[in-house]
Amino acid sequence: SVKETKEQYLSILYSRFQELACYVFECLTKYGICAIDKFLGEATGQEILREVLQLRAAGIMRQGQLVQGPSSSSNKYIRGDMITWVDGSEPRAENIQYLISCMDAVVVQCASKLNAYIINERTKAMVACYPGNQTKYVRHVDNPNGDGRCITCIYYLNKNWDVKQHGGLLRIYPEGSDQVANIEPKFDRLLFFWSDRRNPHEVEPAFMERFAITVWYYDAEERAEALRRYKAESDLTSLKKQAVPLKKVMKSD
Ligand SMILES: O=C(O)CCC(=O)Nc1cc2ccccc2cn1
Ligand SMILES: [Mn+2]
Repeated sequence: SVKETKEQYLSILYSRFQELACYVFECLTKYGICAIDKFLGEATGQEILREVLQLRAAGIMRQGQLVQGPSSSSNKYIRGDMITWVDGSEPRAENIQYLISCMDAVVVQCASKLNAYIINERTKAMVACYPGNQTKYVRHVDNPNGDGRCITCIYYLNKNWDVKQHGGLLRIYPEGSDQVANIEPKFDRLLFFWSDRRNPHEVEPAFMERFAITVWYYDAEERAEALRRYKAESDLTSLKKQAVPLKKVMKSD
């Protein structure tokens, strides 16, 4: 049946990313941040980029963060990042769906070692494009108030990116450390970091189009608590409302 092939497909991905998940677990536990280069390889990365460009050509990307224009100019807004949410089931998004399944395969196996968290849900994938007109992303924490998100997972799609010319550096300021992590948004690079206050971060102004696909993984306990807390208020933002259950796959022994 389709379900069985889906299970087989996922268990193949699990075994493929088992070793990588161990490394990600070690790195996340030690630094709270982990970057993996050449995650899917040139060809697949290229296919994913092609699908992202198609999404943008289809005009379904909406402005994400509105940023105030320079004080001198009229109060025109410079578009921040343009975003759209995909769950991979959209037509002609097979490779984005494959990317999400690979992220899941790594995170779920990582999570089984992170006994502090039980990760059984995630957001859809947020496809973001910075237009490259000096737009940046001001310093922030992804999950400052316990909305349930515990791991931020970002896949970058920028070929031949040169920070000196193109800017767009992601800077993470790990809490309690004077070290800053400078992450270049390189093609086929996968980045993990704790979503909470441990990792305030910002994106420096970008002078070239800058693409990234982000998924946030929920910790079951924190998310359930957040839903209880927000139940009364109807201020559930779209992010909090949408959650995708992660497929349980038998351990590939
Ligand atoms: O592109 C990067 O290197 C990271 C950019 C970034 O932090 N994006 C971002 C985007 C967000 C969109 C909605 C809600 C919270 C959000 C938090 N962070
Ligand atoms: Mn962020």
